[in-house]
Amino acid sequence: MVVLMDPLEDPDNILRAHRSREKTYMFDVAFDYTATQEEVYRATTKGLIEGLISGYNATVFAYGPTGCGKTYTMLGTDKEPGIYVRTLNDLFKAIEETSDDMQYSVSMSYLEIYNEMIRDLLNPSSGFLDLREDSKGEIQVAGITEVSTINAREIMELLVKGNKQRTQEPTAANQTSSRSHAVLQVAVKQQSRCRDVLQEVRFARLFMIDLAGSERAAQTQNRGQRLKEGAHINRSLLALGNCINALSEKNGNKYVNYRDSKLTRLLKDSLGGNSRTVMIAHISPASLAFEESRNTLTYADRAKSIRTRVKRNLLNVSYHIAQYTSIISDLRSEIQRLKKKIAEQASRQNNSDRADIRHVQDTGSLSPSSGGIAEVQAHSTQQSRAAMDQLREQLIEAFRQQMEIRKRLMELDNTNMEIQIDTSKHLLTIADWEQERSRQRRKWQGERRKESFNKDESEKDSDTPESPPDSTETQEVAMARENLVTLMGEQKKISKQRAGLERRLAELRERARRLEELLPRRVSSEEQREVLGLLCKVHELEIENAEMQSHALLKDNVIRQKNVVVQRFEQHRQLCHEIIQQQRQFIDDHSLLVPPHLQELYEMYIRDLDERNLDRAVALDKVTIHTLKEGSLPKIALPSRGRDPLQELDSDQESVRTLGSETRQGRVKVRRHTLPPILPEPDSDSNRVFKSSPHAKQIKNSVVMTPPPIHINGQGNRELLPSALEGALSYSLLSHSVSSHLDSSPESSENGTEAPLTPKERQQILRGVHSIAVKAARRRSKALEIDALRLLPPPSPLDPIKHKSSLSLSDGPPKGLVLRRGRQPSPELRHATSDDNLSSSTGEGPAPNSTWTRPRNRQALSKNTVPREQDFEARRRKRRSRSFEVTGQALTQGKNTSQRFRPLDSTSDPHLHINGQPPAPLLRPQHRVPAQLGKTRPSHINHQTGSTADASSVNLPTHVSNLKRGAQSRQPQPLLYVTTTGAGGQRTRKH
Ligand SMILES: Nc1ncnc2c1ncn2[C@@H]1O[C@H](COP(=O)(O)OP(=O)(O)OP(=O)(O)O)[C@@H](O)[C@H]1O
Repeated sequence: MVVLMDPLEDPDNILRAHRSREKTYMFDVAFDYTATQEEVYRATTKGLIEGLISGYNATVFAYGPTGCGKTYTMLGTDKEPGIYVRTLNDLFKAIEETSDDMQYSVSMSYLEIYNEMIRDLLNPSSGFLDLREDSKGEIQVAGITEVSTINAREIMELLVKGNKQRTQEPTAANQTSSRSHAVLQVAVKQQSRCRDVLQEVRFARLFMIDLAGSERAAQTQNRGQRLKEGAHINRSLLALGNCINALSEKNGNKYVNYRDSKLTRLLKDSLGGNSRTVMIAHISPASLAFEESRNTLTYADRAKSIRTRVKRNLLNVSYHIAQYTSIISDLRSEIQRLKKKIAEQASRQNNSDRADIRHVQDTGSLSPSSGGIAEVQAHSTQQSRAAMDQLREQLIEAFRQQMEIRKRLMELDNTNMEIQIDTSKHLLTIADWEQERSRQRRKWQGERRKESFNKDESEKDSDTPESPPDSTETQEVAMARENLVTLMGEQKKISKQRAGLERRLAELRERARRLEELLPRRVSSEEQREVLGLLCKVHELEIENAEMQSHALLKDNVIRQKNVVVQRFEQHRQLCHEIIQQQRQFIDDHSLLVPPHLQELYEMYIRDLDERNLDRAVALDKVTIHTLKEGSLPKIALPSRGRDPLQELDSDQESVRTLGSETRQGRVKVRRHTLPPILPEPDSDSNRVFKSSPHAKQIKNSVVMTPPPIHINGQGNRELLPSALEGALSYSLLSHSVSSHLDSSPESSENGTEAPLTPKERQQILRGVHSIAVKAARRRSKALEIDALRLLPPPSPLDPIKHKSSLSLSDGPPKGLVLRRGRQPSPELRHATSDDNLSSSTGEGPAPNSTWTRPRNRQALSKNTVPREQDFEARRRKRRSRSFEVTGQALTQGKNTSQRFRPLDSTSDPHLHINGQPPAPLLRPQHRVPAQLGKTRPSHINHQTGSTADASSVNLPTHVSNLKRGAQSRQPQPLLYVTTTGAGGQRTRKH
């Protein structure tokens, strides 16, 4: 409430008591002189800022007479800023607070209406500006400078600059009297930062007007320009007053003439339109300004009754198509950004899930019944795929490790095989030395016995040394024993490593099996199931391929074995042919009688030869094998060494069976032998490794052997325990590297039935042949030693000196056979073909049932041997009941186990295996030492018969030549004669 008191009122003047001009006015807020700028601002303008942000127009104007403080209130001072500054500060603060959601644009213009002319205070040089009304009816100042900024400091600078441009002139009433109406217009445009097709834009204007003060000319004492200015000011204020009066009419039908002044035109919306308007009326408390104050209050009072219709200035933007393009581009970029973000999140999620799965799997909670598997199954398809990938990787890793271990196992096997081969070599060296030592002793003992026997007649001293020959081990033997110890250690170490690897392999296989069992449970999609099926199919195909390769290898192996058998049989056949021919020649030369059935058989044999059935069969076999080898079967190199003993044994067994079936000699049952461990014999000297060689044990066992079962023409079938062969076989298998080459002897290659061998293979074969010869020599030597021990004294009828080779078919050197010079005949041969044997089988003279045979060379028998011979003959006669009569082609059993197969040995390929044991070649030099193997071997081959004989024209294998050479050193015998020694005694068989 403002009470305007009349300063001229005299309480004592009763006549003017009813004519008082005091009047009371009611306003929203009234400030006295103590009010501060802040209080005025807060009470009047501050509340407009919120509406301004919301899109409501606002107007603040100061109205009042000159010098009442309008400019002070609106502009203020530096220390006490007025409404302008305070409003702008708060406005920008409000904009800043909501700038995250809304985008603001603030522009400012500052003008003055001076003498009814509009001047741009920010750009005074622009001249006077016109007011124009736009299509919406809003008044615009044409060409006004609008400065866009949201910086309050910058606006204040602009305001100060503009105020300096404002027209102020001192008057009598006010030193800083404003001679114009100053209008600061702030336009605020805002829109949401979220762009949308229906974009809402808010627009609001704030007018802050510092009106020029109404003035009285008398008061201001203005003259001239000032008076003119005052007139314009008053006119415009009058127009403003008129508008206010019109707007404040209660009926509201009064016309509002805004056009009377530019001020009212500019404030049209502010006064009666869309604006929240604050009118600050300034009055002076001075009594002198009573009239101005009364007028001001009167206008102010009228103004408060003005009602405006305020509305938000919202603009629903209807964008141009170009703007739509921009919006679409923005939206697309936003979509890409969001997609990328989703992908990154998915990747992180995958990693996290995979880590979870791995953790669950490592802790073993993936069993079907566990909660872990349920959790995994509940995951998305993507997680399932990741789990499948992980399982696949684990499977591959398990298989890779298995392959590594298998490879290492194979390497260990190879190493072990090499060790066994080296062991065999060293054993051979030791055995050779022992054999040589034994031979030396036997020789010494024989000479001693002979010397003592002849001492009665000659009474002469002998040159035989009194002591046995030196048996000190050579350096080579000692080194071989040391190497054996080392090799045994290596073998143990390898066995330990192999056991560890096998355990590891078993673990890996178990792990892979578990993973494979887990795989079907993880299959969650049809695609994975299909891939799994394809993988299984691939595995099946690989298995089939491996089986086919295995069958091919097996087939090739069988072919090779059969090929070897055929070769051996061919060699044997040639040997038989040679023997038969020579015997036939002998019969013809001596006009011997031949039994009819034998003659028939011989004719049958000749017919068979003439028809060349065997040759065709052999040729057919060659072609078949060649075709198979060149055809579908893979090319397999001959194993150089390390051949499986069992396979070798099977091969040998097959050879024997084939031979037996072909020759109708019978079948020989064999037992499978495995490679004996490289360990000292239980009964051997523990201080020395293999003190007694396996060969020695073999010979030891041979004295109690029983003959193997032999079927001769289907008559008789006797089981012979092949212990001797087993012993020999054990030894052979120990040196399997040697015997492994027996299947592919050089003779075989020379016969043309074997594929060409490489030089290396050929060299190995040559070594194998030598080794066989060594073993044969040992066997002969041992047999001789045993016989000598058994039969002497009294002198054995098997004494080599007194015996003749069964292959010596005449008194003199046989035709086609070459005497091996400088060498004692093989004891086995001598034994088997001695006259004693002949006598035992035929009696003193030709046996009644053996009229076609007749002993020869009785005159060659030493008289010293007669008593022993007779004794021997007596024993043989006792056993004649157990002997059996055979046809001419049948073979007999020998007296001695080591001689049991001498007929086969002597007439067959030295590579022929019996019971898996390769028989020794008959004419192996017994004095040979292993180091001389390489040198002695060619001599066997090159000593071809060259003397006479039909046989010389026959292209016999080397062993045949050897036989011929060996036979030349013996007295000829009229028949093929073999003796065997069974358990507990001798058996004599004759043919
Ligand atoms: N509330 C106040 N406190 C202190 N000084 C004031 C106040 N009001 C006005 N004044 C002073 O009074 C003088 C006149 O004030 P001002 O110029 O603002 O009046 P005016 O109404 O704008 O006059 P004009 O209309 O002529 O421009 C100035 O010197 C100003 O500083």
